[in-house]
Amino acid sequence: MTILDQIIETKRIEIQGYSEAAEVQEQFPAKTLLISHLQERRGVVAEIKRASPSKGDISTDVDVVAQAKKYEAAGAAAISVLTDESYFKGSIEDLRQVARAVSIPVLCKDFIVSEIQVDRAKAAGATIILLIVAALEKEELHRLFAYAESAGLEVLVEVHDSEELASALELDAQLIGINNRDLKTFEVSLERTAELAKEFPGDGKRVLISESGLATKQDAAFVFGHGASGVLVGEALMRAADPGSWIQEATSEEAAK
Ligand SMILES: O=P(O)(O)OC[C@@H](O)[C@@H](O)c1c[nH]c2ccccc12
Repeated sequence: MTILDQIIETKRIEIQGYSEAAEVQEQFPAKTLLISHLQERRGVVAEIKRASPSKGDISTDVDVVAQAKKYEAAGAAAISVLTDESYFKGSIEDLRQVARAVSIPVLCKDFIVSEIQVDRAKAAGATIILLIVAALEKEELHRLFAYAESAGLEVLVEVHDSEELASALELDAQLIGINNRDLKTFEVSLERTAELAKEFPGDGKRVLISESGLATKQDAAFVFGHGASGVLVGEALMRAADPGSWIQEATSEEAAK
């Protein structure tokens, strides 16, 4: 059984304990749209990641609000918050705290397999959810995508190979993430982005976000040079002494050359 299968199995059990979202929804500060930012200029989706199955503990006692504010002040395009508890030591509370503190888009980074998770993400202030093609049956993917869109959320559809990319295009997804990390083996290669970007329609309607394993600003420059409009960065920002300057430098005009 792969780690992804294992995570999904845990998740399906976990969500049985979730209760319906409260009737009265909390009002969060208004958020911008990630698609609009990335259609205009390159951007960093900066992640709050306490730990991961591949790296173990990264920054378990991070002050999530302070970290999110640093990301926002540096011009991040959005903030991704890992909410999975069992494997990433995150929580829906982390997401809620961040959503209360910023006005850039907030991504609920989790393994979504059910509508109840979409409701819960929205109730905690997320404006974007992640759907991982490799984790879902085709019917589930279509159903959850339509459900999230009708709830007014943006959807980042994550792919890892050509077949999955074709599924994302069939959905007409606007935000498509190419995960450089194989969730089955943990292997990371930025060539994934370079290769799959060739099959990405440059129609201006959709944007490509290169995810995972971007350790340096040069790595970001590499994937931007191969057609990515955005990068999703977790570990490097969590470990950076100054995450703000990492973001600024990675998206500066200079880095484009
Ligand atoms: O820490 P990194 O290597 O910069 O990766 C960030 C992000 O891409 C990664 O956390 C991620 C990408 N897709 C996911 C799906 C589920 C959980 C986590 C992820």
